[in-house]
Amino acid sequence: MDISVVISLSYEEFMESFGNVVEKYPLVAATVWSQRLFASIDDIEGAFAGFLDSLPDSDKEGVLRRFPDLAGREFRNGTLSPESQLEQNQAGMTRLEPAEAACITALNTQYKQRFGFPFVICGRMNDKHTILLHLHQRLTNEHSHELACAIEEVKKICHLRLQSLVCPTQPSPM
Ligand SMILES: NC(=O)NC1=NC(=O)NC1=O
Repeated sequence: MDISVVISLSYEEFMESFGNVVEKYPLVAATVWSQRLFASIDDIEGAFAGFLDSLPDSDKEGVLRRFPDLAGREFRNGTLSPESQLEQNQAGMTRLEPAEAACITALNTQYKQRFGFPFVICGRMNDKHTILLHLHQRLTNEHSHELACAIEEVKKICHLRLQSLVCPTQPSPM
Protein backbone atom coordinates (compact mmCIF):
# COMPACT_ATOMS: atom_id res chain seq x y z
CA MET A 1 0.00 0.00 0.00
CA ASP A 2 1.12 3.54 -0.67
CA ILE A 3 2.39 5.70 2.23
CA SER A 4 -0.50 8.13 1.69
CA VAL A 5 -2.88 5.24 2.43
CA VAL A 6 -0.87 4.22 5.51
CA ILE A 7 -1.09 7.73 6.93
CA SER A 8 -4.89 7.68 6.59
CA LEU A 9 -5.40 4.31 8.33
CA SER A 10 -7.43 4.17 11.52
CA TYR A 11 -5.79 2.54 14.53
CA GLU A 12 -7.64 -0.73 13.88
CA GLU A 13 -6.73 -0.71 10.18
CA PHE A 14 -3.08 0.04 10.97
CA MET A 15 -2.91 -2.78 13.52
CA GLU A 16 -4.55 -5.15 11.04
CA SER A 17 -1.69 -4.60 8.61
CA PHE A 18 1.28 -3.71 10.83
CA GLY A 19 0.50 -5.48 14.11
CA ASN A 20 2.88 -8.36 13.38
CA VAL A 21 5.77 -6.39 11.87
CA VAL A 22 7.53 -7.30 15.12
CA GLU A 23 6.61 -10.95 15.58
CA LYS A 24 3.76 -11.33 18.14
CA TYR A 25 4.65 -7.98 19.72
CA PRO A 26 1.84 -5.61 18.57
CA LEU A 27 2.74 -2.97 21.19
CA VAL A 28 5.40 -1.63 18.83
CA ALA A 29 2.91 -1.00 16.03
CA ALA A 30 0.39 0.45 18.49
CA THR A 31 2.95 2.92 19.77
CA VAL A 32 4.12 3.85 16.26
CA TRP A 33 0.52 4.55 15.23
CA SER A 34 -0.09 6.67 18.32
CA GLN A 35 2.95 8.80 17.52
CA ARG A 36 1.86 9.14 13.87
CA LEU A 37 5.11 10.93 13.16
CA PHE A 38 5.67 9.28 9.82
CA ALA A 39 5.47 10.69 6.30
CA SER A 40 7.45 7.91 4.55
CA ILE A 41 8.28 4.21 4.87
CA ASP A 42 11.69 5.28 6.20
CA ASP A 43 9.93 7.22 8.97
CA ILE A 44 7.84 4.16 9.85
CA GLU A 45 10.90 1.94 9.86
CA GLY A 46 12.75 4.48 12.01
CA ALA A 47 9.86 4.53 14.48
CA PHE A 48 9.85 0.73 14.77
CA ALA A 49 13.64 0.62 15.18
CA GLY A 50 13.59 3.51 17.63
CA PHE A 51 11.02 1.75 19.80
CA LEU A 52 13.11 -1.43 19.86
CA ASP A 53 16.24 0.54 20.76
CA SER A 54 14.40 2.36 23.56
CA LEU A 55 13.49 -0.88 25.35
CA PRO A 56 15.39 -1.97 28.46
CA ASP A 57 17.38 -5.18 27.99
CA SER A 58 14.72 -7.27 29.75
CA ASP A 59 12.07 -6.11 27.26
CA LYS A 60 14.46 -6.68 24.34
CA GLU A 61 14.84 -10.25 25.54
CA GLY A 62 11.04 -10.40 25.73
CA VAL A 63 10.81 -9.38 22.06
CA LEU A 64 13.22 -12.17 21.11
CA ARG A 65 11.29 -14.73 23.13
CA ARG A 66 8.22 -14.04 20.94
CA PHE A 67 10.03 -15.37 17.87
CA PRO A 68 9.51 -19.01 16.89
CA ASP A 69 12.65 -21.15 16.71
CA LEU A 70 13.99 -21.79 13.24
CA ALA A 71 12.69 -25.21 12.14
CA GLY A 72 11.22 -25.50 15.62
CA ARG A 73 7.99 -26.56 17.32
CA GLU A 74 5.73 -23.98 15.63
CA PHE A 75 7.05 -25.04 12.21
CA ARG A 76 6.51 -28.73 13.02
CA ASN A 77 2.95 -28.19 14.24
CA GLY A 78 2.02 -25.70 11.53
CA THR A 79 1.41 -22.73 13.82
CA LEU A 80 3.96 -20.30 12.37
CA SER A 81 2.60 -16.84 11.53
CA PRO A 82 2.26 -16.27 7.78
CA GLU A 83 5.27 -13.94 7.90
CA SER A 84 7.46 -16.43 9.76
CA GLN A 85 6.31 -19.27 7.50
CA LEU A 86 7.43 -17.32 4.42
CA GLU A 87 10.73 -16.27 6.02
CA GLN A 88 11.61 -19.72 7.32
CA ASN A 89 10.65 -21.23 3.98
CA GLN A 90 12.89 -18.76 2.11
CA ALA A 91 15.77 -19.60 4.46
CA GLY A 92 15.39 -23.29 3.65
CA MET A 93 14.36 -24.13 7.21
CA THR A 94 11.30 -25.98 5.96
CA ARG A 95 13.34 -28.35 3.75
CA LEU A 96 16.13 -29.50 6.06
CA GLU A 97 17.56 -32.99 5.90
CA PRO A 98 16.96 -34.90 9.16
CA ALA A 99 20.61 -34.50 10.19
CA GLU A 100 20.50 -30.74 9.48
CA ALA A 101 17.27 -30.37 11.50
CA ALA A 102 18.83 -32.27 14.40
CA CYS A 103 21.92 -30.07 14.25
CA ILE A 104 20.00 -26.77 14.27
CA THR A 105 17.73 -28.02 17.06
CA ALA A 106 20.76 -28.93 19.17
CA LEU A 107 22.42 -25.57 18.50
CA ASN A 108 19.17 -23.68 19.20
CA THR A 109 18.94 -25.50 22.53
CA GLN A 110 22.55 -24.72 23.36
CA TYR A 111 22.04 -21.06 22.39
CA LYS A 112 18.90 -20.74 24.52
CA GLN A 113 20.65 -22.35 27.50
CA ARG A 114 23.51 -19.85 27.16
CA PHE A 115 21.54 -16.64 26.54
CA GLY A 116 18.04 -17.32 27.87
CA PHE A 117 16.33 -16.26 24.63
CA PRO A 118 16.03 -17.95 21.21
CA PHE A 119 18.47 -17.48 18.36
CA VAL A 120 16.93 -14.93 15.97
CA ILE A 121 18.25 -14.16 12.52
CA CYS A 122 16.69 -12.59 9.43
CA GLY A 123 15.63 -15.63 7.42
CA ARG A 124 15.10 -13.74 4.16
CA MET A 125 18.73 -12.54 4.18
CA ASN A 126 20.21 -16.01 4.84
CA ASP A 127 20.11 -19.65 3.81
CA LYS A 128 20.59 -22.80 5.88
CA HIS A 129 24.38 -22.64 5.46
CA THR A 130 24.80 -19.03 6.61
CA ILE A 131 22.30 -19.56 9.43
CA LEU A 132 24.34 -22.46 10.81
CA LEU A 133 27.53 -20.42 10.39
CA HIS A 134 26.10 -17.40 12.26
CA LEU A 135 24.59 -19.63 14.93
CA HIS A 136 27.98 -21.23 15.59
CA GLN A 137 29.73 -17.83 15.59
CA ARG A 138 27.18 -16.01 17.74
CA LEU A 139 27.18 -18.78 20.35
CA THR A 140 30.59 -17.45 21.43
CA ASN A 141 29.39 -13.85 21.95
CA GLU A 142 29.16 -12.40 25.41
CA HIS A 143 25.60 -11.70 26.52
CA SER A 144 25.16 -7.95 25.95
CA HIS A 145 26.84 -8.10 22.54
CA GLU A 146 24.64 -11.01 21.47
CA LEU A 147 21.50 -9.21 22.66
CA ALA A 148 22.45 -6.25 20.45
CA CYS A 149 23.14 -8.57 17.47
CA ALA A 150 19.78 -10.27 17.89
CA ILE A 151 17.88 -6.97 18.04
CA GLU A 152 19.65 -5.86 14.84
CA GLU A 153 18.33 -9.05 13.22
CA VAL A 154 14.81 -8.20 14.43
CA LYS A 155 15.19 -4.79 12.76
CA LYS A 156 16.18 -6.48 9.47
CA ILE A 157 13.10 -8.71 9.70
CA CYS A 158 10.97 -5.61 10.38
CA HIS A 159 12.57 -3.79 7.44
CA LEU A 160 11.61 -6.56 5.03
CA ARG A 161 8.13 -7.00 6.51
CA LEU A 162 7.55 -3.24 6.12
CA GLN A 163 8.94 -3.28 2.56
CA SER A 164 6.38 -5.95 1.67
CA LEU A 165 3.57 -3.88 3.24
CA VAL A 166 4.36 -0.37 2.05
CA CYS A 167 5.41 0.27 -1.55
CA PRO A 168 8.31 2.78 -1.60
CA THR A 169 7.16 6.15 -2.89
CA GLN A 170 7.99 6.44 -6.56
CA PRO A 171 10.14 9.53 -7.23
CA SER A 172 7.88 12.14 -8.81
CA PRO A 173 8.45 12.29 -12.61
CA MET A 174 10.83 15.08 -13.57
N1 LIG B 1 14.25 -17.60 15.31
C1 LIG B 1 14.16 -16.89 14.15
O1 LIG B 1 15.13 -16.35 13.64
N2 LIG B 1 12.91 -16.83 13.58
C2 LIG B 1 12.68 -16.14 12.42
N3 LIG B 1 13.51 -15.44 11.65
C3 LIG B 1 12.80 -14.92 10.58
O2 LIG B 1 13.24 -14.26 9.66
N4 LIG B 1 11.50 -15.29 10.71
C4 LIG B 1 11.38 -16.06 11.84
O3 LIG B 1 10.36 -16.61 12.30
